Amino acid sequence: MADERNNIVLIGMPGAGKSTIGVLLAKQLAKNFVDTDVIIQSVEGRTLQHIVDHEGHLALRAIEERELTQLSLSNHIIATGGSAAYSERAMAALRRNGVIVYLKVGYPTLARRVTNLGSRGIAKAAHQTLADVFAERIPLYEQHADIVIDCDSLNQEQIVESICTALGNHPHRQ
Ligand SMILES: Nc1ncnc2c1ncn2[C@@H]1O[C@H](COP(=O)(O)OP(=O)(O)O)[C@@H](O)[C@H]1O
Ligand SMILES: O=C(O)C1=C[C@@H](OP(=O)(O)O)[C@@H](O)[C@H](O)C1
Ligand SMILES: [Mg+2]
Repeated sequence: MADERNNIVLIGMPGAGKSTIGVLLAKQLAKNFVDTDVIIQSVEGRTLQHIVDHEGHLALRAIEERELTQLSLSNHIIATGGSAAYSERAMAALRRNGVIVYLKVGYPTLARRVTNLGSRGIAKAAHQTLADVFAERIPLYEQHADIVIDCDSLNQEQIVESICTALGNHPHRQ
């Protein structure tokens, strides 16, 4: 049976480029775009960092899981937050109508980009470093990905092009 999933779901570490690439990809493919961080903040009426500070990182993950499993979207590019991959339920829901694309970026690049670890709203325990989070999550992103894009040496336009090429070779219908 043909694979007719028509959303494209971007996953990967904070700083990988999901939000930035997502909107460019939406323009390229004439699809809609949502950033699930923006949905969460809008529903909650507060920032992600506020949720982490007042209720803890596990509360943010629970809210994220709730919002991701409730999404009902068609023909969208969906930029997720870096912590989406912790939830099997959320990833299964996203996969129902979406091809999962992992924007893979190495640790040195991420360390250069993510300089505001304490204020960016990352869903991690207070003692965890970026390196700890990286080590914990890489297997999850690899596990959930339908397509992996190696982004390290590519600019944004090249990443969009690589995703489009990979989607063209993937057995789903856009
Ligand atoms: N291919 C790229 N090359 C260089 N910088 C990039 C690239 N993609 C994204 N960035 C930059 O990295 C930062 C994080 O991007 P963002 O889209 O917010 O990532 P995410 O949503 O995955 O956390 C932004 O400053 C963005 O401009
Ligand atoms: O990696 C994380 O734990 C998170 C990353 C953020 O999004 P980006 O991945 O877009 O930075 C945001 O979803 C949330 O604060 C949790
Ligand atoms: Mg983002």
